[in-house]
Amino acid sequence: MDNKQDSKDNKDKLRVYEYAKSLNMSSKEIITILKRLDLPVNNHMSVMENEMVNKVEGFFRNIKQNAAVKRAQETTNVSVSSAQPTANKPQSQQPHQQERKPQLIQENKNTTQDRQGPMNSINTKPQTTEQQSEQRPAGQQTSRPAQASSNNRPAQSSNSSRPSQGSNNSSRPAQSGQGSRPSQGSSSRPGQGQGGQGNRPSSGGQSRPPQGGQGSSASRPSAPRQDASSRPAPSGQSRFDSKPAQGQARGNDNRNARPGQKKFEDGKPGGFRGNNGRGGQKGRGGKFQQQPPREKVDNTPKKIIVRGTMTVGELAKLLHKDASEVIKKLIFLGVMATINQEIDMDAIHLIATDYGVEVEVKIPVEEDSFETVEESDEDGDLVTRPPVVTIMGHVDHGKTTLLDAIRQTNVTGGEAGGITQHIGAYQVEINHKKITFLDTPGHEAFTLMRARGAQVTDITIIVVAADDGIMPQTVEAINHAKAAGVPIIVAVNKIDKPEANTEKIKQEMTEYELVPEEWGGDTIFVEVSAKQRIGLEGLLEMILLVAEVNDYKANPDKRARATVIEAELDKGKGPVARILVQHGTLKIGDAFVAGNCFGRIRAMVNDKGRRLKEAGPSTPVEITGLTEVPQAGDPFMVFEDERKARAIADRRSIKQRQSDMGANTRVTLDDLYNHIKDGEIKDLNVIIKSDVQGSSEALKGSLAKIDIEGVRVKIIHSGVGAITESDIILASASNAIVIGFNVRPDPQAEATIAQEKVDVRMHRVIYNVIDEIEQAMKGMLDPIFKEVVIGHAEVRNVFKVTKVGAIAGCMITSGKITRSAEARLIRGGIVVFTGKIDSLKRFKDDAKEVAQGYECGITLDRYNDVREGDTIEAFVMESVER
Ligand SMILES: Nc1nc2c(ncn2[C@@H]2O[C@H](COP(=O)(O)OP(=O)(O)OP(=O)(O)O)[C@@H](O)[C@H]2O)c(=O)[nH]1
Repeated sequence: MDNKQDSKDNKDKLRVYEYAKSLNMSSKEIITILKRLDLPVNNHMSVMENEMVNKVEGFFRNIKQNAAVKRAQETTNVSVSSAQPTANKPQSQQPHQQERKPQLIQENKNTTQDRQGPMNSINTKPQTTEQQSEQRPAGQQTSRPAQASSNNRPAQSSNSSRPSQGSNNSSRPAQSGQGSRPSQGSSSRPGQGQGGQGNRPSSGGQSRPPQGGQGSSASRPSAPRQDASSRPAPSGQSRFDSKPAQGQARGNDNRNARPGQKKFEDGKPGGFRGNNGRGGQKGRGGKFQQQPPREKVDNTPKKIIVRGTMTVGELAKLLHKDASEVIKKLIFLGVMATINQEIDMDAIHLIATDYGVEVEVKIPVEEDSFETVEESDEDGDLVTRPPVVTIMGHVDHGKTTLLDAIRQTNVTGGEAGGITQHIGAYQVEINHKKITFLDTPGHEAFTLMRARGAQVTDITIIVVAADDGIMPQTVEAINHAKAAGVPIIVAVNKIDKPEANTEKIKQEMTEYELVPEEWGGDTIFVEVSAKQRIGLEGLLEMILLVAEVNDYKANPDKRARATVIEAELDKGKGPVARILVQHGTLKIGDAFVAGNCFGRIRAMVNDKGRRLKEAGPSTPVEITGLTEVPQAGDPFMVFEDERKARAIADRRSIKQRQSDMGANTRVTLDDLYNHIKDGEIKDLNVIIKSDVQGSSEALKGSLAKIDIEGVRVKIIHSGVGAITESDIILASASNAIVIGFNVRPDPQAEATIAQEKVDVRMHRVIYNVIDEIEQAMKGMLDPIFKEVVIGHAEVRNVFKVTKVGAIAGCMITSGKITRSAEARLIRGGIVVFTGKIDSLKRFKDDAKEVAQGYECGITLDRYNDVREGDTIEAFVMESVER
């Protein structure tokens, strides 16, 4: 029973939307009024207590009264203006016009309103923004002038808590039929206008039905509002009334100006948003387009998210404001902007702050070159991760044996028993802590990746055989590690051998600034025997120690970023990549980009052959689900979906093609000066390879002394012997130039030079090297002539002929040899002679040139010590445009 009663009560309750409907207003408008009156309201379903209704009606009444008073004051003007609109304009109404801010957006050709001119003009009054906002509901009616008075709105009774009921219901149809048409009948005529005016006080001042005036208008006690077009009553007047006046006042600019005609501002023709598209308006077929200066419900957001600069219009939209309002604010800030003009972050901040809106800046990640984006993590999100270790050293010093030994003796506890497989890296566990080893020995994993901008290694182990000592590749490894700035642990291997001499190794290492701790340095030396498995745990512990000191951390709770260690096309699985996850956690199903490829993780396998669902930081995994095969060192990142990943991969490959075609960005001596000028370079990294140790030392000393415009030469590596691929990769990774002093690049290096576009300079005179670098630093390098190698010949036989000397029986292995070319004789990568070709013969005949694949005899000008296996390199000097 009670329940029934409750539901009945509920039904009887007046909701905001019902009330709004009864007034032909929107719920939003009523809510705004309620809020303004400090009455509790949540939404359109909130209950309107009687008291609330009374207050709202009181609000309407006040507005009407105000309007009425003003109208009364202006009556005289209006009558005059009705009769002599033009004459009056300047005196009485112009000022209003000036005072008024443009509020209505109407069409001049609005016939309906035009006819209502006189009446409207009655209430001409300056309207300020404040007034507008105060009278907001009225504002909507403002645009409907005559209707207000002519409208048969059942004016709300001030006593009645539900103005609309009863009479309202009955009156509504009539309103829509008549009241909504201000054009009707007499109300549009001057005389009636006055009549209308007479009515107004009663209708405006109170909620009683308007009396007097035109029959038509008076006959209908109007609801405060009928529909968009006819919305008049309660609060409408003041605004509403102001308009006609304005129209008149603006008579001059109104193209349709006629006596008694009401004119409308033409501020935004067609910009009419109507009273929310209510029927009444639409019924007019859009003719009566006007936008009442309706104050928007204060729906200013608390916070906006900004993703970079935006136009004024976009910002206004984001702030739920009119663009004009924002433009005004900008003007106050000294910024003249149009709606389509872009404004910067500062201005956005200022404007938003002015509205009390918080700005959250979310600059989108430069997703296409995601590898360059550094993500910063909160300290609290970072978790210790296993260190990533690379093993390097000279040939045969035991890198592979050591890697194998570590792998076999320390299989991660829980995963013991799994079949280890090669995935480019593996993890071992010691003291419940994991260590990740990149198991590609040598430079490949390390330098190739670095050359591609990926730094995956945390710690480098340099293996030195205790029975051998420091060798060229040991030095190279040290220099690689130093150039990368990673800590070095020296593993003195093969200590099981009787001739092992650790002290000697330590001594030699000091020359490379690797001083053992016991000698006051900070380099850890560990004695091991990879073969006998001695000292391995000690080595692992030292790695953990270094890791602890350096505190390697990563955030596992974000999308994964990784680096490709290796990749290949597997016959069964398709493209597979072995990657090292560095940040975040990689999950099955993740869409990703790897280099210029993309895909979705189909399966993940770890180094024990075990399938994983997730892989966190420092975990090496083999993944399938790629569409193509990426390259070692390629950056890898997870994206929201495959479509995005594909788009990014596509753009990356286009970009790469473009940059491949464009100028390389490596340092070359030719553009060194420009780099210096641009402030890009402070140190000129140089790698020196020479025929003997002495010359490389001499070069180092001389180059170190060059100091021009604050730029210094930094020798990152020097060694004896041919220029190797590894030198070029180091140069590429460190943006260095390579100086070959009396040496040449070996064939693999040649290919890499072209691929990596490294600047390699060959010299035979120290002075020339210094001079060239000095000149380049001063921007005076004048490469008028450039050496171009045209071909190579392999010496297969040597014939000694008296008087002629040594004839080299050669096979042209590449390019061609021409009679006029200069030649260089290379033996084991070292240049033993440079000079002219004395003679070039095919069989017994002199030849001008001999091409690849043909045999020939060559004699060198004043050089006879040609030997089998030597290479003759022919080159010409070509002038190069600067
Ligand atoms: N006696 C002894 N021999 C070792 C030790 N470690 C490696 N060897 C031997 O040294 C030789 C070279 O070892 P690898 O591990 O292949 O050396 P590497 O540095 O990987 O050589 P590359 O792959 O050619 O660069 C092999 O014959 C190993 O058996 C050790 O601790 N003691």
